[in-house]
Amino acid sequence: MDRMEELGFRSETDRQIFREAAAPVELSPFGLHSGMFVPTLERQGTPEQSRKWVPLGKSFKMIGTYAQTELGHGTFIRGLETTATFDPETQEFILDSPTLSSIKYWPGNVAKTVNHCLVMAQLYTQGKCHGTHLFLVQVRNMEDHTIMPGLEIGDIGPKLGFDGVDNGFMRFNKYRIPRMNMLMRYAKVLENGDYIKPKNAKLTYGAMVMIRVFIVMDAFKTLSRAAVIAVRYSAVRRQSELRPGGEEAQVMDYQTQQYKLFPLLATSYAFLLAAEGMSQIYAKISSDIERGNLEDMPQLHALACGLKAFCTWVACEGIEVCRMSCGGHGYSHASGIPKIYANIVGACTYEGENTVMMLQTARYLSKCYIRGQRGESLPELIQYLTTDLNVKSTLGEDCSFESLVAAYSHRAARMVAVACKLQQTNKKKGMAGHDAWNKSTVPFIAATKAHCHLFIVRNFVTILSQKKIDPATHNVLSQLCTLYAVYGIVENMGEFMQDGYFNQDQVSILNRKVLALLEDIRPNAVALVDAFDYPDHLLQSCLGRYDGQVYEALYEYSKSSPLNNTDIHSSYYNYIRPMMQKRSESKNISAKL
Ligand SMILES: CCCCCCCCCCCCCCCCCCCCCCCC(=O)SCCNC(=O)CCNC(=O)[C@H](O)C(C)(C)COP(=O)(O)OP(=O)(O)OC[C@H]1O[C@@H](n2cnc3c(N)ncnc32)[C@H](O)[C@@H]1OP(=O)(O)O
Ligand SMILES: Cc1cc2nc3c(=O)[nH]c(=O)nc-3n(C[C@H](O)[C@H](O)[C@H](O)COP(=O)(O)OP(=O)(O)OC[C@H]3O[C@@H](n4cnc5c(N)ncnc54)[C@H](O)[C@@H]3O)c2cc1C
Repeated sequence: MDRMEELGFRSETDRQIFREAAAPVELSPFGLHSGMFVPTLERQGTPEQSRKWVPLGKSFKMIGTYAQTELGHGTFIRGLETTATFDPETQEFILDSPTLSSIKYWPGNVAKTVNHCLVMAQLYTQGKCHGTHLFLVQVRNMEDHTIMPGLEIGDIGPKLGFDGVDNGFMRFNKYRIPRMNMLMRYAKVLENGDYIKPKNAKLTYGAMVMIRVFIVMDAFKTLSRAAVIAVRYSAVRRQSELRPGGEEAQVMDYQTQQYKLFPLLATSYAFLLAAEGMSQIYAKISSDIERGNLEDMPQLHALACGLKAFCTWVACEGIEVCRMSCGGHGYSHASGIPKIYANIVGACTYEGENTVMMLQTARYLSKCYIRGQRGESLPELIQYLTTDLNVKSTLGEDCSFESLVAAYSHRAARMVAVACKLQQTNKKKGMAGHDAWNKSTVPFIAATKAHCHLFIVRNFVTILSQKKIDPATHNVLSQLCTLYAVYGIVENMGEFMQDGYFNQDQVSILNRKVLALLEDIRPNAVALVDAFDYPDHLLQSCLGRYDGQVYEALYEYSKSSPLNNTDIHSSYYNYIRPMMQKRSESKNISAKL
């Protein structure tokens, strides 16, 4: 913190970059403080509350986290059981964990690090429940960091990854906080206990939308780092004879290795541009919301949910492909890839479990489809839903951007229509609305993935057609964009072909094009990963080193393993030698052994 001040880092983005440089492979124990706690105080507190608490948070005089999930509920926020009951006599809220399942469970850094939490709890006043709201709660003594009386706090134990984050549990026993500790920008409780409701109940969900936007950028960061490691290693690693009797080939010269890695390289570039696009949309709509204009709130929610789920699923699958493409060394922590995977795969769950997030987007698409069928105007990003599904592809040998975007629009429009028609058919069969919805959610998930895929392809194409880029760079980026789109079609051909949108010749063109693009990209592959400019310190990888000295690095890494501190390990004296002595004393063992 002090170092950031000394270096004059003011923007959160710069501070985040500094934090990642300072702790390259472990998530900071202050990530939730900076990423959720402080921004939520800024966005959900009244001006007075923000003026009072935000400076304390930014100066780390107050260290907090976001405590919402409970043992029994994470996804279903309306089902949270922690209560905050207003006591007008004392002008306090009484926080309580009334059941075992209501114990807060998972909040990051709650176990040992933070002294405050933003707690999501069911608000009760004048005997009535008004749903979930956020409350600022001091959980540890500011003098000696002991747990405040009335609270039970602890660590939840080892996890798959996220080792730098002390995820914890927290139980309230009639714990009192001042009335003014409820974040009251949108909803209020007056001194007499009257409840003033917000313009939209979902405004209290704003912190989650913001983090989902950040996570899209995290999906890019983690996938691109794994791609840098795998591509660089594939340029160094020589294995097997590509030409009989010739020298062993760089594994990057095998078409199968190129087919594994180059689409992921293209995906990394596509996700970077999508994350930047998502951030720009978030910045605009969230500032509208802060000014009271909630019109585009549903569109932001739907896009943030969909992209967070789509990008983290694809990134995690892709990081695993990168690991496996490095053979045995990829499985070692020396490669750096297992840590990348372990720290990002949780993102498919936290900040909204991906399936549930996709279904939120699906729900929005279903409503937009109906509006489109009625001839109502639709937001620009959704207008493809009214695409004429009788049109066939005009794709030619050049696989133009226009024909590729048209293909993705057609696929998404068709799949949304299929899901919506199933939902409508279910209703016509007499199913209740919730059953008609549930019995169409599998096709809706597929349609929503197609919707997100279209957003990313169209965004990539739009940027290449709008940005001023030198011709040589534009040519290489166009190859990546075309590879991302064509590979996506080839890998999901059934969804594009189901209604005969492509003819046989066009399918052959696409299958040829994806292989041709691998050869086009091969000469620039290392330059394209170097362009991310990740320092070795950040990658923490013997395989992805800029200097390519892989075997030297692996040998030094292995020698530094703690198990090598002694030649003979204590386990020999404690277990192996006694076992062997016991065996050798046994009568039926031949002395010749
Ligand atoms: C911008 C970029 C700038 C760059 C700055 C970078 C520097 C920043 C500093 C450092 C950043 C570091 C960040 C790095 C990455 C992050 C690391 C994260 C570490 C771990 C964090 C994990 C934290 C957590 O997990 S917190 C807990 C998260 N929990 C959840 O997400 C719960 C998910 N569940 C829900 O959201 C809800 O339950 C939901 C939506 C599933 C259902 O809600 P509900 O039942 O109330 O509604 P419905 O009945 O389904 O729908 C009714 C209606 O409401 C609409 N709606 C729902 N939610 C929203 C919303 N959020 N916004 C708007 N509208 C919403 C819904 O669409 C329905 O609308 P209808 O019109 O009726 O259809
Ligand atoms: C690494 C990590 C860090 C975390 N940090 C925090 C934190 O700092 N603060 C915090 O409050 N929480 C945190 N969490 C908790 C996290 O937010 C929840 O785990 C997440 O919201 C998922 O909720 P859940 O665990 O209840 O999953 P569940 O919803 O119980 O998921 C179980 C299954 O049920 C399915 N499912 C649930 N609802 C539906 C539905 N409506 N339709 C279809 N399928 C459904 C899901 O798809 C999933 O397959 C963290 C979790 C992890 C893993």
